[in-house]
Amino acid sequence: MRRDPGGGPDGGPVTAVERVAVRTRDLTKVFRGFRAVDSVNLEVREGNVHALVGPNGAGKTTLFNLLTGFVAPTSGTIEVFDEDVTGRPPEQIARRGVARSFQITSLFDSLTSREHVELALQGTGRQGFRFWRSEKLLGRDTARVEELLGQVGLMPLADTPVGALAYGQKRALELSLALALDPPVMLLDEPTAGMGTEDVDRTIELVRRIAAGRTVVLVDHNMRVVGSLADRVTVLQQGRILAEGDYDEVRNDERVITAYLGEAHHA
Ligand SMILES: Nc1ncnc2c1ncn2[C@@H]1O[C@H](COP(=O)(O)OP(=O)(O)OP(=O)(O)O)[C@@H](O)[C@H]1O
Repeated sequence: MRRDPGGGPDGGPVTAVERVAVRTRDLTKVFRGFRAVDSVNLEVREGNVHALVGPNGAGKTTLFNLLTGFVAPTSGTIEVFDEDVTGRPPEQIARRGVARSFQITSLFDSLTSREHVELALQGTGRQGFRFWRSEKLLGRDTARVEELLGQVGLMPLADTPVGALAYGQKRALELSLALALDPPVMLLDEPTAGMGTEDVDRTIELVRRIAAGRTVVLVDHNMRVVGSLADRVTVLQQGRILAEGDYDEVRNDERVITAYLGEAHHA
């Protein structure tokens, strides 16, 4: 578990400085009588990579949608850094520092990776959409765009239309777009879904770099990914928390083995 390396306000040792980045209390979502997320009390500690795992239909995506405001809860609350954001729309939650990786379906085939990242940076509002920006500012943008593309290994393909990129490269671009927002809390929904071994390895490294200095909530079916990255794992089953702990604790939990891991190890 990572701890804040800084000292206390009086220069003395820090005692249990572990902020909670995201907390839910009795969070519940009912779809036409079906409890997709059922009384979930989740605590994601700042600086952790916190994985959500569970069999298909366990409620992971619904929980993500609740945390980002894309779905309103039926009951319960959501806090981001102790501020109640329950029922707030996605853009307000994003402003509180929670961002979600973009989906491939929202990429434009005819635009290049560079253009995507430029647009994402403009969307952060830091630069605005001013067209009279000075050469100096534009130069700074270029450096930031190239830094972001470099982080995900896409610089050699910066000026290639996205339609010509391989699947793994498109997923890497999604990550760089989310990184452009520089969010304190990043939600990654199956970043390795559909990838071959080599791309999975590269993505693990990438997520590790993304996680440095921020909180990551990760959904992934691949237990190797979860085992490599997660400080803490929450196992969901039928909308409820079945088990929680570090990867080894959860992996050795009989209920989890029965409910999930036996099925998922081949993934
Ligand atoms: N909009 C909706 N309307 C009705 N039922 C829904 C809706 N969204 C999700 N569900 C149901 O809620 C349950 C949980 O779905 P969810 O997608 O959150 O699970 P998951 O753990 O993400 O599954 P997977 O691993 O397959 O992505 C499923 O039974 C699903 O059919």
